[in-house]
Amino acid sequence: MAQFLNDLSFLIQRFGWTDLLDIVLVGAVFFIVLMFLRDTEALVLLRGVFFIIVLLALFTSLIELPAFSWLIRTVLPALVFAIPVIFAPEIRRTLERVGRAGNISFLIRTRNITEKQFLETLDAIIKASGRLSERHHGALIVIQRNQGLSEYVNTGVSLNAQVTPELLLQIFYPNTPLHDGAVIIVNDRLVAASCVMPLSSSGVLNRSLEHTLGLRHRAALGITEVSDAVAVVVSEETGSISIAQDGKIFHRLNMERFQHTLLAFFQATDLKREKSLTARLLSLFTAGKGVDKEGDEL
Ligand SMILES: Nc1ncnc2c1ncn2[C@@H]1O[C@H](COP(=O)(O)OP(=O)(O)OP(=O)(O)O)[C@@H](O)[C@H]1O
Repeated sequence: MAQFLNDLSFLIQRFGWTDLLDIVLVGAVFFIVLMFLRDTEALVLLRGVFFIIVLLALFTSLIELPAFSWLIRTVLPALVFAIPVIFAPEIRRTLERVGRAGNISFLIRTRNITEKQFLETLDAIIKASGRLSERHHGALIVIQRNQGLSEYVNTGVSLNAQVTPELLLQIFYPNTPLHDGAVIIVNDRLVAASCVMPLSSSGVLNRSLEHTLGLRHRAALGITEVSDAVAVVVSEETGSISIAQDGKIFHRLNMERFQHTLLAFFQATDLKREKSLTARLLSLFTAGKGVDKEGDEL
């Protein structure tokens, strides 16, 4: 005990401000990495790997096992190469978020429709979603924002039609040729239907208490993880309306909340455009939360 106290006082005497800075920097790196991995399956995996490493380190330091220690020392560096492979989806999502933060297209882009036209488009989506919800007709409506979705438009059937409630109701009528997949809306045009979206790999939906969230909801979440689009989902099974944005899904919204949320997302976009670069960089570090309650985000 006396020896331990001696060692401790020795360490405290030698502790300088550079050591403090050192610890703060290492802590900050771990904090940022964990923030990005929050709500992902990778965090569970990381916890498992960390647990095994600590266990092996303790084991090999307590008992003299030269061959086994050699094996561990040799295998552990291989993890440096294994980790980027295991966490590839998370790394890709993080880099895409960074890329989106640095997206300056809004500085040069001029929306070629008026505010009124765009609000009419949102109104058509709201009306159609309400009726689809009453009829329990499944639907997935993806609204493009700054980031182009041509890669996904190409997976569907090109339409380039004016967005109206009637058109959306017709497309998502069960068993019609275009009812499967998503429609993509750019400005006030419905550019394509039957489009295939990337499925979410974040694991957010796995934590849902519901068992009704299948591929349609995963596709809605997926497109918002790889782009800044907003996705509206109407469940065929329950008729409930959800909205996904930025890798989060707001589930089981009533009509009033749905309308407010959708409009707020687009107003928020305009406000974001006026934010400073620092504020945009800071927003990078606010990852998704997960609560499964009525009208709350998952
Ligand atoms: N990758 C995808 N991109 C776009 N749409 C998809 C994709 N995968 C599935 N879908 C759509 O989802 C439908 C299947 O939905 P599923 O029942 O699995 O999902 P769900 O989230 O439970 O929705 P619902 O509550 O409407 O049943 C498919 O018929 C298809 O229209």
